[in-house]
Amino acid sequence: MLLCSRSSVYVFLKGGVFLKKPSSNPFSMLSSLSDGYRLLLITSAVTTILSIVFNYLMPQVIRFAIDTVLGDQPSALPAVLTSILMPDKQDTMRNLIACAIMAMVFSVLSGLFTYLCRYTMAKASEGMIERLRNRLFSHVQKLSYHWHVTHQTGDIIQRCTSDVEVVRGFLSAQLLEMFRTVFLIALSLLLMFSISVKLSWISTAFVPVVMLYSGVFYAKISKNFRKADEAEGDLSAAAQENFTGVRVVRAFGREAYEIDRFEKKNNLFSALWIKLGHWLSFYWGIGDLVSAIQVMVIVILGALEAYAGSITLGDFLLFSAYNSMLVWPVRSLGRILSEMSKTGVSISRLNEILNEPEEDDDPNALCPPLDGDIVFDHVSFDYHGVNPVLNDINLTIHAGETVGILGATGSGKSTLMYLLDRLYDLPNDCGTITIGGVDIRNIRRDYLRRHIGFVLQEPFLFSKTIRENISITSLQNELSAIRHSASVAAVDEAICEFAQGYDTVVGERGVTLSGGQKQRVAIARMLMQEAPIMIFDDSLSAVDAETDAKIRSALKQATNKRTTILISHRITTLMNADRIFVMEKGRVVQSGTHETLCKENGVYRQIYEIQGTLEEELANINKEVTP
Ligand SMILES: Nc1ncnc2c1ncn2[C@@H]1O[C@H](COP(=O)(O)OP(=O)(O)OP(=O)(O)O)[C@@H](O)[C@H]1O
Repeated sequence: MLLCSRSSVYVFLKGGVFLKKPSSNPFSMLSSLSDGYRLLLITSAVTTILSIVFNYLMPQVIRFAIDTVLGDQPSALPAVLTSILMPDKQDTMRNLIACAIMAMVFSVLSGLFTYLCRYTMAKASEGMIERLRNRLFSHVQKLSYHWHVTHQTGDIIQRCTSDVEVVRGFLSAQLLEMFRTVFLIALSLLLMFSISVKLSWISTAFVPVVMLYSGVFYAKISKNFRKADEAEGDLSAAAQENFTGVRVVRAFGREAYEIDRFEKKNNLFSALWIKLGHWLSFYWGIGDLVSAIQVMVIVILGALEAYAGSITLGDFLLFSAYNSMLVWPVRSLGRILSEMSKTGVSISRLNEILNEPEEDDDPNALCPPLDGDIVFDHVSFDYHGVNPVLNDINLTIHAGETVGILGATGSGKSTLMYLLDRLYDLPNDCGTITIGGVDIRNIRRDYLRRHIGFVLQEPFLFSKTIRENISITSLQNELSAIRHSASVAAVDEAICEFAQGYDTVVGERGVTLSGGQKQRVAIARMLMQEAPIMIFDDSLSAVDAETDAKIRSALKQATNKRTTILISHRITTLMNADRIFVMEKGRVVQSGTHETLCKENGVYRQIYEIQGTLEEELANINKEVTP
């Protein structure tokens, strides 16, 4: 007999059904996001260069005014420009005004290109981030059920919000800043070398020091950012779990424990950020010192050079201006690198989700009619490869039949239904499940799930109106059809008693339904699906025996020709089924009608007798307390 593990399922899925893993390289992610936005990015880069060039022309105008207009240095400008700037060398005022106009024109052009580069970058980055968010959401929708049950919701939300926000920050600000910085450094050095080679070498000597220092810092800080991100994910998960489970917390008086748990996680998160803050402060402090030394050295040596007449006063001022302009880009390169390290961490965390293989069907997958017999043939399964949850299951459910499945908790009833719905895929060598003779592995997942109505053990309702909740599985949303399904599920009357009736909002934003009401709304929702196969996984457990009987009888009439599978611990829920399967430790140990099973000396009769005795005792108690 074959026992199958999750890992082998995974291999099978990776081998045939799931998509290939995308690359985990951060640059390839950014590159794939930039498809269709490259022209905007190039425009942004070009306008950035132009804005810097015009900005850098400003000190040139000042030097020109000092050396040539006010002083007596010959103009180094081409004759055409000289004739515009200084039509009359003797008229100082007119020449100064011409310089002022040039300065104004350069400022306006620099401002205009700054606007253009920022606007185009914002447009490109927001488009890329919108694409990333959509890609993430649609990818998460297509991930396996197994992935969802094995990952914390809080952590997934944190990645899809905070980590996306970090990437957004990088794209909208840091990317342009990085390009701008590199260009500024190159241009500053070029201009400085054109003024004084000697002073330029001295100034340049500081650049590798700051770069190396930034690089070391980058390596050091990267893992701390990852730890902080993970701690934030943990914190979000703890809060989300607590808010979702608020009833359990209150019922068991666990508030103090939960507060303590949250505080510990919060402390860890804060401690990690304090550590990061410490490193960042250290970095900026040392960076400030190095920059101040660089400026000071250049001012002293430049002044000496100007005093000695090696360079003009205008050159000295111009050189000092470019040197100061160099200091900031070099400094901010470190900041950008640290931001990049944060972005790299966030991208790798997002890639961890995006690299998860999607549930995807074979292109040749079928959409056959699903109103045939359901056959489980030698089906074995387990989740972790340790103990088998299902062990060589062989059973046939005839089309249109109502079957009941009874078994102790953990006997594998739900797992059997998860396999039928392909929430978990049955590995190739672990038996087969067929519907109407077609192996369900060859049926399109979405088609199969649309044709199997499944009321889960713990129904989930969206924070919408009852009407929207019920009609969510169907294209039609006429009130008459919705009310019909609700009547079959014996919840119409209860809904009409609400002030807003079917327009009552349920869940977090509205009314809290009782467990039984929730189950019945979930049944009504499933009935709207009009699926040929219906599964009720212990979905009448929260309703009283009388309502249970009422629903079953209404269901029988409304869903006459459909295959119905009822899972329950309560024999009264199953006793009218055409056949009942009894499961024990992953095996089917008995099958038959209620009558035949009662005659056999087995688990079914034992449970029936226990439940019968209990019911009798309850009836007697009720009689005694009723006057
Ligand atoms: N996603 C999962 N990962 C690992 N083990 C699981 C998973 N789901 C269920 N199991 C285990 O598989 C076994 C069968 O679970 P299943 O939910 O199928 O039982 P059940 O008969 O429906 O129980 P109940 O009547 O309590 O709902 C249990 O031991 C359970 O712990």
